[in-house]
Amino acid sequence: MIEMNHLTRRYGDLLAVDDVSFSIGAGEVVGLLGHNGAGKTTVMKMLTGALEPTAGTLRVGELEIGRDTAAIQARIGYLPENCPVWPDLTVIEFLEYQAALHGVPEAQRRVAVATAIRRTALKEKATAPIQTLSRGYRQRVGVAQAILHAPEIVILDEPTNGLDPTQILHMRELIRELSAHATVIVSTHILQEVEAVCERVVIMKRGRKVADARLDDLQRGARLLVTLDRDEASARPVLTAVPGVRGMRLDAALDGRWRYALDVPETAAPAVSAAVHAAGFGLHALTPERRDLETVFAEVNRTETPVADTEVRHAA
Ligand SMILES: Nc1ncnc2c1ncn2[C@@H]1O[C@H](COP(=O)(O)OP(=O)(O)OP(=O)(O)O)[C@@H](O)[C@H]1O
Repeated sequence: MIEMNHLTRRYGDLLAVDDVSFSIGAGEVVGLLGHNGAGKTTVMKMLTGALEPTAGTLRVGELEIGRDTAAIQARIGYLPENCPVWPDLTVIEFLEYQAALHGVPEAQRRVAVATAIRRTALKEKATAPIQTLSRGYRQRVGVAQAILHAPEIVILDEPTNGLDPTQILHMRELIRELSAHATVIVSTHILQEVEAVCERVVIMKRGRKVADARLDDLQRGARLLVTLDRDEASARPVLTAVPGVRGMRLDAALDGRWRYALDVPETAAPAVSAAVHAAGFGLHALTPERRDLETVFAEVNRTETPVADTEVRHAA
């Protein structure tokens, strides 16, 4: 549905986005992750037509940025970082004004505003001036303005920025709700955000794409964790003899049980289990290692070359 090819953007001498290519399928929820200054906002601005690429192409379905920018903008809802809202207007007034800007026909504006208010759970604040709202509610108003024209693609730039923990949970719920109806792209530097709402993550570093993978694949470690009732001296000869095991280390000693991390793909689990059984050991657990996103992110930021790129491709 969305296809970026060799997208590049310079600000003078600064290469803010450097030859980035990836595609996003309809209905996906993708996290665009990177440290401050990685180039996330610049990518989003190019996608929304607010900024021209220096090089490369950006397509949404059959439309192309540049040639069809207005038509693409009609299909996209955008919550910018620090979304501008008019403090003197009430929520309804602001949304009616935004609906007009989005080109929603006058006869449909009331329904469009009411629907956006319902979906963002803003009903109790609908007639309140925006300046009286908490930051969490203001962010919801920002999301409401982004979905007024029922866009197929919703882009949220740092949607939980400055929210308290309760407001963050509400925003995550809202993002999940949005994802039932639209393709959602969330830009953030907060790892928990991606883990909470996204199924796929694209990681950027200094303008380049350094990882693009399903969250599940990215978090799957290359190790098997096996918990036995034997200490390392007994376990080592048995475990390292399993075909494919390249190494092992004691991961944790737990009250009469020992957990070992084996350098072997999870497909070796039946062979490990059989070897443990044949040796007469007690097997308490056998699970693939799961890396948290923090570990993956740290790894990506240590290396210059991409650590994970499953090249998730979709038909435009
Ligand atoms: N209008 C501009 N003029 C010059 N440089 C810019 C401009 N906008 C962004 N930059 C620079 O481009 C690089 C990428 O910025 P961008 O805002 O896209 O990153 P980001 O990943 O969204 O960061 P953040 O999370 O801080 O918003 C940064 O080095 C930034 O300073």
